[in-house]
Amino acid sequence: MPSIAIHPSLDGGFKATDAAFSGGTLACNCTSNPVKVRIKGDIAHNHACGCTKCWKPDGAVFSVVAVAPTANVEVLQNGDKLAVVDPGALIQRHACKDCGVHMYGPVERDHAFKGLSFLHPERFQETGWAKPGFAAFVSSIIESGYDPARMDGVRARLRELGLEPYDCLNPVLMDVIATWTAKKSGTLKTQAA
Ligand SMILES: N[C@@H](CCC(=O)N[C@@H](CSCO)C(=O)NCC(=O)O)C(=O)O
Ligand SMILES: [Zn+2]
Ligand SMILES: [Zn+2]
Repeated sequence: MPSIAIHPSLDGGFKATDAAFSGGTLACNCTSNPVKVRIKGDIAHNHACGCTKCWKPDGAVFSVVAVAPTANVEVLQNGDKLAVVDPGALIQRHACKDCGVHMYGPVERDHAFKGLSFLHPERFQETGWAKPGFAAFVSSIIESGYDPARMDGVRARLRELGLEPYDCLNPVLMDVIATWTAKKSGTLKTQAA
């Protein structure tokens, strides 16, 4: 039986990670006048995401999405083709108006992720970026039409790929958000030891 499709960069075996990867250039799918965005330095928290808001290539059930400091993001070419998908969202996803690929999504609101931009490393023209480390918002694939009866199989396949499935973010990022919230409210007064 063929295994459940997750994402093209994962289904057929992940291309080798290069520990020295230090960024590169993201390109959209347009054959003419592609949008190009430079990411200076490495990415972090790469993960598969099942939410309805992240960009996925054709046929993919999950996106692959990571973050980089917004200060390291520079639009190099054809930035006039970019538009914000949902101005009300936390992540201001800048998509190419012609091909639909999301190029970068800064968090500008007062939030634990402020100063970070979400991006899709599969759009790097370079190889070597880190493999996704977990799967987030797994149950959300149902919101895109995935058969709820097949979720056990999806979670089993994610584990087989080394991607622990979570229905929100992973514990590391959930703790980052909760710590930020506790500090903001004054509940947490000092840096936890
Ligand atoms: N069930 C919803 C979940 C959408 C959601 O909250 N997505 C997360 C993860 S995106 C990358 O990890 C999020 O942080 N969203 C903020 C935003 O989109 O601005 C659904 O599937 O739509
Ligand atoms: Zn494009
Ligand atoms: Zn998402």
